[in-house]
Amino acid sequence: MLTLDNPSLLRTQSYIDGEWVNADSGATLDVTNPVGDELITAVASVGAGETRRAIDAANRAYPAWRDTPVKQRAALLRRWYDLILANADDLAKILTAEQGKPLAEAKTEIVYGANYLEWFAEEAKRMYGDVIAPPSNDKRIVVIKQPVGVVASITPWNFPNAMITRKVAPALAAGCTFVAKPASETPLSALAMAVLAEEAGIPSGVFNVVCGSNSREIGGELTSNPIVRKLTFTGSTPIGKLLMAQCADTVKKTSMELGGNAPFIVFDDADIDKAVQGALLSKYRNAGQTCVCANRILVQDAVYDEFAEKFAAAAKALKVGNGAEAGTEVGPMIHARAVKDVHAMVEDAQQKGATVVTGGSSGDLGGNFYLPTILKDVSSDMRVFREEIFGPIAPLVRFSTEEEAVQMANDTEFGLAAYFYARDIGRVWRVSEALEYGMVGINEGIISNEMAPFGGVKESGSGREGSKYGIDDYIEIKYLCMGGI
Ligand SMILES: NC(=O)C1=CN([C@@H]2O[C@H](COP(=O)(O)OP(=O)(O)OC[C@H]3O[C@@H](n4cnc5c(N)ncnc54)[C@H](OP(=O)(O)O)[C@@H]3O)[C@@H](O)[C@H]2O)C=CC1
Ligand SMILES: O=C(O)CCCC(=O)O
Repeated sequence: MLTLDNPSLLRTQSYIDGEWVNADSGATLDVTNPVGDELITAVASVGAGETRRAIDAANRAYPAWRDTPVKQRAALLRRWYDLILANADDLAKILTAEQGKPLAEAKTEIVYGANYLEWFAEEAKRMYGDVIAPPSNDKRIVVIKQPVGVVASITPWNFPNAMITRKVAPALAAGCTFVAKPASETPLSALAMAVLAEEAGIPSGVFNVVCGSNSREIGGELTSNPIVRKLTFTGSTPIGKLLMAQCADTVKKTSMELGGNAPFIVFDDADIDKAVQGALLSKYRNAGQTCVCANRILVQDAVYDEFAEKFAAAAKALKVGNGAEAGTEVGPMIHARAVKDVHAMVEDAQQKGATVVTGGSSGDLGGNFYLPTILKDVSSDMRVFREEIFGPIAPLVRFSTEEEAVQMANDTEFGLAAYFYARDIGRVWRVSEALEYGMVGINEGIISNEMAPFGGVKESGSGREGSKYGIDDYIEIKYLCMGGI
């Protein structure tokens, strides 16, 4: 039972053109709690027709929003931010109920997500153009920045709030209007944000939320409709590739925040206790279900045994349980399919010679829980080395030299986040430059914040979210050539 101070945050209809609407078909989608899979509520499950109406609404709202003075747009975003913070406890409860992460972690996500609104409310005022030296004296070259137009987002269940705010905040700041499609596992957090957007005074049609279980149908409309000028996606690499292909027909801009396979390297000059703490945070945050989670822990020979022992002791001490209960550090996984997938990876590793140091099962909790797991003697032919694990499994891999560590770290098609612990300043520079990743945590296991550019290289995607760069993805550059001067 979900008890909220502000029960109006719990919505079960999609939000289109400032109205709360049911599905044309009357279809609904069950939203369940990953703890025990009990039903929280059912939401309207819309399809292509309602999505088209949301896009049309965003298109109608676009000219007025684009022409709203930037200080006013910024003030509305700031008001939305204030309301999210004022309702943070309720938003965190909703998030934990539908997603499973511990309440304290959910609250951290709400604040983290809101920070993007605060940041881009400020950045909205800094969309500066340029005046460029002309090739001849009778001309002037002026560059202005304009919003791309109607933007659509498709987001995953692992960060039901922050993955939306870090897209909608720069989009609205730039003057774009927006249609959001949250993951079908976690629509309630997105709808709660729409309640607060409305209360903040964001005009009808500027922010729309369409929820539905038929993501192929909704995604088909979002990617084929020529009104949508940009798709911004966070999710798996295969779906990202599919959506990019679908966007090609109408040559939409895309931002893709896709899978990762983060190496976490512990060199022999590292502070081992700090490396253990960093690995623990990076690996077990959100039960290992983030794209920047440490995926492969590479440890140098001389410190391997010490690190493995301390890390195993710390992982065993983590309190696993219902995220709504005080003190829980690791919640359940999102659903039974996810548990089955990670367990299959553990079995694959065992069959190929790895040893389970701790965990390796759902333990006494059963259901959608999976114990924090550490695997030793991992090699590069195992699935846990090659694939994004997306679960609380930490594979330990031994290496001898710096070159070998860098080679192993880069031996993947992914390039999102990497981490390493070392003290030697020469090594810190060499390794930072050699890692083929969009983000590198150096003596740091948690790197995400709204002031920094989040994004990957290689098959981990394109575009950057957050920071001064984040608004660029929602802007068109227009060149004005002024002649006859
Ligand atoms: N980079 C990251 O942050 C994430 C990576 N992943 C990786 O992906 C794996 C699978 O997770 P999963 O949730 O299935 O990730 P997906 O990539 O399948 O889902 C992410 C979003 O895409 C939507 N989607 C799925 N298929 C389509 C489609 N054909 N057209 C349009 N939209 C679509 C989903 O909607 P719906 O939920 O309604 O199907 C959801 O909103 C994880 O185990 C993990 O490895 C997952 C989530 C985030
Ligand atoms: O896992 C993801 O989908 C990316 C978000 C993680 C973060 O913001 O740290």
